[in-house]
Amino acid sequence: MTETNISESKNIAFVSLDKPVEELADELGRSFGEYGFAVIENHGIDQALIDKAEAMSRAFFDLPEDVKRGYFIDGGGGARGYTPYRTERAVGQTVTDLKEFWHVGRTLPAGDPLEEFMPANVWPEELPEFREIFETLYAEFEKAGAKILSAIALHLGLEKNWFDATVEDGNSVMRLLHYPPIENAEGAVRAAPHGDINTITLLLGAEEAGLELLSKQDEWVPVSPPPGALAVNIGDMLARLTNDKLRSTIHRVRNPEGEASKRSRFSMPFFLHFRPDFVIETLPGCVDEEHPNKYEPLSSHEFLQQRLREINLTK
Ligand SMILES: O=C(O)CCC(=O)C(=O)O
Ligand SMILES: [Fe+2]
Repeated sequence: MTETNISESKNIAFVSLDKPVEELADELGRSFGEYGFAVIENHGIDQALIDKAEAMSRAFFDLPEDVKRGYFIDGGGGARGYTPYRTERAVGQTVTDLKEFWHVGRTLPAGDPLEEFMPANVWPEELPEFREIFETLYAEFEKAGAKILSAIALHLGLEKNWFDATVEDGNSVMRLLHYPPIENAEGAVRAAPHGDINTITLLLGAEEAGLELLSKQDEWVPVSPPPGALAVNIGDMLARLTNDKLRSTIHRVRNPEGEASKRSRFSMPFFLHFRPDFVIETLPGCVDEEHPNKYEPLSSHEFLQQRLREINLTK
């Protein structure tokens, strides 16, 4: 693998989501096919809300260690609440990542049959506004995600609203991430190379340098959205559905050097998921002689369980 190649990052799509999706579909599709990533601005998520969410995330991670650990759910697979520093380990890695995080899931009405797949949220009682801010942001991420998926649908030759039913009441998770200043890394990195498990990921906060994708040419390419823009990438579930026509690209967060290593980095990915009972079955339009079908049908829930076992979050 060679080191970063800045010129190549110019080919990652940079689009404005306030345009009609028909105009975005092929540019996004090209970028997702080649890089698995795109940068999206004017995504409709209010900057004032993003600012509040970022402030709230900082306030949470500033709480004393024992208070944060009080929100760790033992045996909960990291699905909700707090996951301590150095818990998650990427597939195939021997060391854990230099990060701590908090997960917010879908708030379901009491008695909803999907409760079996989606544990209830927990909320930090020290921060009374936390719940409202993140429930609002969750809904806004879903709206932006739906629009991106409709562009993807058009690119794949599907009806514009094809994905709507597949993600309705999906098991999506918003992750508040904190990478503390670097101390005693000893071979560990902020986020070791990995592919995301879900359908698509919408990431806020990547303007603080460090996120890199692994290109088809095996080069690490920085993904550098401007402040407030989203870095969006394809996850394994959508790659599987499309027989890898859309790439779930390996990416990482590298450790900073110099002054930046003394600073925390914060980011907020929204892992948009299919419904747990959606069966991921290769789209016929993504199979031909050159691209024989690689995948068996599998429910999104079963796929998720397999992958969580691999990353040390569930047994
Ligand atoms: O923090 C970032 O920029 C990326 C995080 C990431 O890739 C992940 O949590 O899956
Ligand atoms: Fe990721």
